[in-house]
Order: sequence, then structure tokens, then C-alpha cells
Amino acid sequence: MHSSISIIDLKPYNDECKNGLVEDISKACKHLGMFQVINHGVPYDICQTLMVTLQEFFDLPYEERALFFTQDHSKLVKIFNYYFKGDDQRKVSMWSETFSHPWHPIEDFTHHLPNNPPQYREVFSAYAKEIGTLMNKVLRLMSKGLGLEEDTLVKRLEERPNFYSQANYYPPCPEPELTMGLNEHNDITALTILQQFDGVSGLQVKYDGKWIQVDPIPGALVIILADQMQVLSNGIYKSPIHRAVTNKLLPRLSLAMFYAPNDETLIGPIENLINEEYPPIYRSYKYKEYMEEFYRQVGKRRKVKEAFQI
Ligand SMILES: O=C(O)CCC(=O)C(=O)O
Ligand SMILES: [Fe+2]
Repeated sequence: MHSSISIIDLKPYNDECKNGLVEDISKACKHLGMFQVINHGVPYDICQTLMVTLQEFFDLPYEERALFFTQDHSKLVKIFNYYFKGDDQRKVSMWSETFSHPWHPIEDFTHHLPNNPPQYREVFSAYAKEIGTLMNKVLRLMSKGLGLEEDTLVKRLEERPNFYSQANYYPPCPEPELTMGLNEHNDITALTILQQFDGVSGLQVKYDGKWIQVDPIPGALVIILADQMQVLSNGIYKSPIHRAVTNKLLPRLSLAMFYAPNDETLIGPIENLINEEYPPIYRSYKYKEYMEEFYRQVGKRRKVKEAFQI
């Protein structure tokens, strides 16, 4: 039962009576904090076209991609390499290249996005719009799964959340046993929707000290709960440790769409989930403080939410 991750069909979302769906989501959030969704409403051709476009972007000559290379994290549109270390300090080389930029409201910065491949802006915008709708659905189901009003989580994350994307490109690696694509980590935001390139595995999630492989399923998307969700739910929902491994033969591509609070948003266990039996296990903080702690732990296997434990 614990050796694979759930695949949840979102088709009943529009039914009046979606109790079974809420229950499945709630179970998956409490158990692993990661699940795949099908019939999620994001058209398959939009997903496919974007992944092919991203592949074309990473295949551009170095000089063209170099325009976006930076070590300055405050840049909105950037390519960088991750160097953080895991508990397994032997595997520290990150065999990946990451391209990141905001994804909503997309009209505000479309002009900063690459104009090569020529379709990039249009294709990315179409995908971003669909993912926005899906995030909303998932957050509503997750609120209900905690026994709360369906708009609770959306409201708690406030009016101007921070939406940014991260495309991870992992070239084939001659010695995959010596490297990591992306070392073990928790997503620090609130929620992630991840798309994996069809046919190439690499994502793994940790459960009970063991790594479970999350194979791509054509047309499915992976939902990953991030740290703020664990804190808001007072530990009822889990933010899973996950990583990406490399392989010898095939390049791999994944695209994470993050939903983060804004710097000023106050995050802490939701009042309705706290009582004498379940006292808060995290103190409240502004998201800005969380990010400061994240940067303070640079170069280590980060344990950010632990710093906010009571
Ligand atoms: O490549 C993957 O499957 C994992 C990516 C990931 O965890 C991330 O971008 O935060
Ligand atoms: Fe991640």
C-alpha cells in the first residue's frame, strides 16, 4: 500500500456530491503529501506543446541561454544551477539546469520571457492559465479535506500570492550513481503542480526512510504539498521530501509551477485546527521570515520549518 503514490481522478469535481473525492485527496495529503491527478482539466495538447517548447529552449545554443544565466536570486527570469547538499554528502553535483520565472499574472511580464523558441510566450501563457484554474480546484478540495470551508486555504494565502515556475532540465549523465539531478528537498512554497516528461522517470519521494519512484503517467500531473501547507494544517498535511535522479540514456525535463504566499503574508496553523488536544506545533511568521531562514541555511540540507517549531 505504501509503495506507490495515489492516482486521483478529478472528474467528479463538478458533481454536487464529491465527498469521495475530498476523502481521497485528504488521505493522500495526510499520508504522503504527493499524488498524481488525471482528468484535471488541463488539455493534454497544451501540456505536450509546452514540454516540447521547453526542450527546444534548453537545446538552444549556449550563447542564447547565457542571457538568462545568473546567481542573483532576485532576478525575475533566470537560469541557474542548484548546489544544495543532501544528507548524503557524497552526491553533491547537481546534474541539472533550471529555468525559472513568474507565471501569474502572466500579462505583467510576458515581455520578459524568451522570444526564442518563438512560440514560448504564447504556449506558456496558455498553460499558466489552466494551471491557475487547477490550483484553485485543488486548494478547495484540500480545505474541505481538513474539514474547513472550501475557500479557507485560498483566503489564507491572500490576494497576491507569488506564482513562479521552475523548468528543470537533466541531461543524460554518464555516471548517474555519482550525481543527483536535484538533491533531496522540501518545496518551501505552499503547493506545487509538477509535469514530468513522458517516458523518463526520475522523481522520487521519501516515505518511511525509503525512496518511492513516481513514474510519469501520460496526461497526469503531480501535486506536491509544500512546507506552508504543512504549517497551515498544523502538521495534518505533509510536505514530502523528494528528489530527482539522473539516468545514463535519456534527457529528462520537469516543470514545477509553484504557489507561494507573498512576503507579508502571515502563516501559521489555522485556528480551527487547534484545540487543547492539538496545540499549535509551529509559531506564526511572515513568509519573508521563512525565506530569510531558507537563505540562512544555504549550502546545507535545509530544515527550514523545523526552525519555526514550538
Ligand atoms: O524533476 C523533478 O521531478 C523534481 C523537481 C522538483 O522537485 C522541483 O522543481 O522542486
Ligand atoms: Fe521540489
